[in-house]
Amino acid sequence: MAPPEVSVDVFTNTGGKLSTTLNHGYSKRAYVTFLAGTGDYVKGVVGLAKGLRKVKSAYRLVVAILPDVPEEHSEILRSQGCIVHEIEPIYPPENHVQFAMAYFVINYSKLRIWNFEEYSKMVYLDADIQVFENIDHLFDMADGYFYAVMDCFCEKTWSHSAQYSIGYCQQCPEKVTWPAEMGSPPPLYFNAGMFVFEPRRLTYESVLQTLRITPPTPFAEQDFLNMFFQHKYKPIPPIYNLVLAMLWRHRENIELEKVKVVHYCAAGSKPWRYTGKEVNMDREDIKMLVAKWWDVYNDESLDFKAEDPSPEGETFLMPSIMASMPEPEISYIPAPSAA
Ligand SMILES: O=c1ccn([C@@H]2O[C@H](COP(=O)(O)OP(=O)(O)O[C@H]3O[C@H](CO)[C@H](O)[C@H](O)[C@H]3O)[C@@H](O)[C@H]2O)c(=O)[nH]1
Ligand SMILES: O[C@H]1[C@H](O)[C@@H](O)[C@H](O)[C@@H](O)[C@H]1O
Ligand SMILES: [Mn+2]
Repeated sequence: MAPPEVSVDVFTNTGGKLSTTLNHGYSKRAYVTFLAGTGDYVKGVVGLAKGLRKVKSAYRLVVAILPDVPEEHSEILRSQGCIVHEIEPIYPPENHVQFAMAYFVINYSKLRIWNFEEYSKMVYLDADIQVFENIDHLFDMADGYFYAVMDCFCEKTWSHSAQYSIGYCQQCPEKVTWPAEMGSPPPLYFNAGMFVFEPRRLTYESVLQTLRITPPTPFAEQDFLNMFFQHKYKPIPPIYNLVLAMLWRHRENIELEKVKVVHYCAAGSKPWRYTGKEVNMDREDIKMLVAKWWDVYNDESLDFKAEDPSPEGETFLMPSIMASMPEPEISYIPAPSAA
C-alpha cells in the first residue's frame, strides 16, 4: 500500500509530461478540489480559488468535476483561473450502510485524483474550505507520507461510532480514556477535507482495487482513506484544517489567530448558506469566520484576470496534456442513490 516512488522514466512515453518535468527543473505541484452536482458548492470553489489568489499561492487550483456539473459552472471556474478536469464517478460496492450524510456517497469519486499523475504532489482541499494564509510550504514536506489534520469525534455526525457512544475523542484522549476491554484505542483518524498526497498510477490502481472489496462505511471515502493510508498518515497541526466543531469541543487545542485554513464543515456553517440559526452558529467566532469567507468571495480585485502573472507551470497545464492514464478495467456495482 505504500505510495510507490515513480521515477522520471514513467514519463518517457508521453512527450508532454516529460517536458513538463524537465522544463521546470522540479516536479509539478497544484491544489485540487472536487465538485459534484448542480448545486451551490460551485460558490465554495470560486471562494477557494480567490482565497488562494489572495494569499499569493504559487500553484494552480485543479477542480475535479463530475459529469453532472453544469457547463456554466465549469465556465465560471475557468474564468476564475481554475483548471477544470472532468472525472468519472466511482461507486462503492453495494452495501446497505447509512452514510453520516446521505450525499457522502459521491465523495468516493474524489479518489480519482490519485490518477492526476502529471502532478508529483498535490494538496487536496474541500470546496467548503478557505485558505486565509499561504500554505505552499506544505508541498515541501517529505515525500512518501499522507499528511492531514486529526478529526474530532464529538459531533452528532459521529453518533454511529463507538468513540461517540463512550465519549472518547482523540483530541483529548485523557479525558475519557479508551476502555481496556475494548482493545487498543483506534488509530489516529484524519478529516479528509484537506490532505497532502502524491498522485501515482500504482497507488491509484491499488486504491480502486481495495475499494472493490471494502464495504462502504458512514464516512465514505474519508473512512476508506483512513484505512488505506493508516501506516503512511502523519498528522499536521489543526491550523491547516480548522474543523469548526473544534471551536466548541476543544477550544484549548486551537490558537485561532494562527489558523491558516478553515473548513466550514459543521452543520449550518457553509458560508453561502449560512443563516446563523443552527446550533452553535450564533457564536461570535463563527460569525467572524463566515464574514471573512464572504470578504474573499465578494472581493472583485481577486477575480482572475488573464494578464495576472501566472502561477507556476501554467503553460504546461493545457487540457490536451491533462489526459490521465487510462482507467483500469474494474467494474463496480453501483450503489443505490443516497441523495
Ligand atoms: O453537493 C455536493 C456535495 C459535496 N461536494 C464536494 O464534496 C466535498 C465534501 O462534502 P462536504 O464538504 O459537504 O463534507 P464534510 O466536509 O462535512 O465531510 C467530510 O467527510 C466527507 C465524507 O465523504 C468527505 O471526506 C469530506 O472531504 C470531509 O471533510 C465538498 O466540500 C465539495 O467539494 C460537491 O461538490 N457537491
Ligand atoms: O469529516 C466529517 C465532517 O466534516 C463532519 O462535519 C465533522 O463533524 C466530522 O468530525 C468529520 O469527520
Ligand atoms: Mn468539507
